[in-house]
Amino acid sequence: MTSATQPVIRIENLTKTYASGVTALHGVSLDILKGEIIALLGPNGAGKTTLISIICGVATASSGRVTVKGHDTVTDYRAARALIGLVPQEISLEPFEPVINTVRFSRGLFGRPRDDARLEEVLRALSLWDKRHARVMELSGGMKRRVLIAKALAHDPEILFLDEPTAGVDVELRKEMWELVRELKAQGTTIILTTHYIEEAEAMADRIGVINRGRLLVVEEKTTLMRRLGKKRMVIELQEPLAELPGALAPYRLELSEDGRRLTYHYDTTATRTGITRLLADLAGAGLRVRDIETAQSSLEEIFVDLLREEEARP
Ligand SMILES: Nc1ncnc2c1ncn2[C@@H]1O[C@H](COP(=O)(O)OP(=O)(O)OP(=O)(O)O)[C@@H](O)[C@H]1O
Repeated sequence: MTSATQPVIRIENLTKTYASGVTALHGVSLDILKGEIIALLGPNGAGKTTLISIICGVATASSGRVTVKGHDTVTDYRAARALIGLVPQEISLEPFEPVINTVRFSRGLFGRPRDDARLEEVLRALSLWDKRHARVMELSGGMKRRVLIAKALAHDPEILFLDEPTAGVDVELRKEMWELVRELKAQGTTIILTTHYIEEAEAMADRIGVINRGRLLVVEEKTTLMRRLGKKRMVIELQEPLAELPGALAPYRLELSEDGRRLTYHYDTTATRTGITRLLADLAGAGLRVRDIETAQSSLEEIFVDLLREEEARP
């Protein structure tokens, strides 16, 4: 195995049941490769934060194991944690501290020697250098987020976790964050981020993992998954209700609504042929008259549902 494909993090069969009885993770296994950006995509409550928290040693697993460059996150916690920077979802900062102190303190927490030149580099990269003497409470929300990133990077981790890095952040700052993440990747940092936004995963990730209800449904190269996300549906409203689908239309796998007035056709926007032209011709051929046509991108939710169905249908 070359170093480019070696897993830096190995997650094996991780399960988490909280004291409340909620099972947030059901046997999650995943290898994270050196230098990649992997996005964990999933709806609220899917288990993303729980997964990150366990890898970073903030929460404990009920069963399973995580190693970071071979260091077990429980039995060899300090060595594993030293390799990781974590940017949490919640902004949790000391309001009265000047920016530079809070970042310096984070480095010290990991037992790294004081290095003001490195600190300056990190703060400059995050456009925080001018604000280094400002107290955290005086900063805007976007600036506070950058301080969180600076703190996570202060001990020069090889791996960076970003939990919903751009939730509630304006478009401009979101783009800046993406740029920053790309630069970190270029420097060799492995990056794991969670997000609700397909756009964010699309802009940044090499691979995408989809999590739903504590299960990792799929992990794929972005381009492969995006092909799936590229699915669209076309809803055809008919002039007259239809009792059942004519046999000639069977190949299109149309869904007929209960009232018989709407047909739904799913197609792949990235395919060379969508089949729409032929479908419309065949509808006319079958004597069906169309009142209206509407197309829509399948939503993330629908994709999750599709993935779940596939999962359940698997032997
Ligand atoms: N400390 C906790 N105690 C009990 N249940 C918890 C705790 N933290 C999370 N959960 C539950 O575990 C499940 C997974 O939550 P988690 O925060 O990991 O999801 P998430 O994918 O990060 O969601 P979001 O996108 O909303 O942050 C949810 O049902 C949540 O209510």
